[in-house]
Amino acid sequence: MEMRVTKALQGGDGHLTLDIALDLPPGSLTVLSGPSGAGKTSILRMWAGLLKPDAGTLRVNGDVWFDAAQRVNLPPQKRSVGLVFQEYALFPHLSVRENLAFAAGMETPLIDELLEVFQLTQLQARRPRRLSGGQQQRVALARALVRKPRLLLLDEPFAALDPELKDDVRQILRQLHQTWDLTTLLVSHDPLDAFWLADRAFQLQSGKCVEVPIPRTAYVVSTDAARQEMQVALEIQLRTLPLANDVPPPGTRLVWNGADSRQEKGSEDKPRDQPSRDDCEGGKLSFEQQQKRNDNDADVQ
Ligand SMILES: Nc1ncnc2c1ncn2[C@@H]1O[C@H](COP(=O)(O)OP(=O)(O)OP(=O)(O)O)[C@@H](O)[C@H]1O
Repeated sequence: MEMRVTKALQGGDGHLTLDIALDLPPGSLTVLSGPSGAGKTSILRMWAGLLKPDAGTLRVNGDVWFDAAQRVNLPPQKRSVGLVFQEYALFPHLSVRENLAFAAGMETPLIDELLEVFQLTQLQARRPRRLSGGQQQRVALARALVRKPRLLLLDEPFAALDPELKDDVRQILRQLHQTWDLTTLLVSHDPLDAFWLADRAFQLQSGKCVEVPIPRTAYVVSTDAARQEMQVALEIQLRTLPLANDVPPPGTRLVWNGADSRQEKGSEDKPRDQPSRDDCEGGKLSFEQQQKRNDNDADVQ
């Protein structure tokens, strides 16, 4: 999937011209970040056919979706995309199931499969206003997938969710992405999205997409009991780190939360990358100390 387009936008600070060269390899998940107003949503809208580029081409698996010179501009309904906006945009007068059925154009077994995957089976008769933000978000994702799109476009889909829910929905998305062999473009400001999900990451800088490294190292800041029981044991906080960097800025402190009494019980059953309390001074472990421990910069799965 290949985008080579230009588009003049009217930004708050004057003109902004997007000059985009962005390839999305089949089966990949690409994260796009950038400052507010940089044009991220506009890029998604151009893929979806909701915003017409001024010039250039858009090709998907050999099909031309847009070609300014040839005057080709496929309408949104002829582009196989699933789109999830920040505000979900569910049909308020339709139930969860009806939202999916409307998007599918008919009843299909896939609706039940998606309701199951997104844990919505019990909620299928409800209207959106009787759902929590997290539930509405899962409906929006399920609805975007119900036609098995070639391209999934997600505009900050986790922004309104609390951290626990984010983890759940990321997990579902990651599984679906693999099992359905989706190609996804995800707009996000959250480095954790890139860390957990991305094959590639780009930043939108002065109208151009610039590839940036994906954070590959997790930095331990605290643990909690529930995660320990799940053998995950690490609470990872990258939110304060810029996406472009794969190491924290100098002076970053990594806080080891020894408050949970379970962590006082010696270190023999701790995961290998987890620091022991012996390593910590006053409950804190500096980045440099952590780096020495993780001499291979081991990825955290
Ligand atoms: N159809 C349009 N024609 C001209 N300018 C537009 C059009 N749509 C959006 N813009 C302007 O383009 C700029 C980029 O908007 P866009 O929503 O793509 O940014 P963004 O990076 O997604 O921002 P945010 O992170 O705040 O959502 C904005 O200043 C917006 O007003």
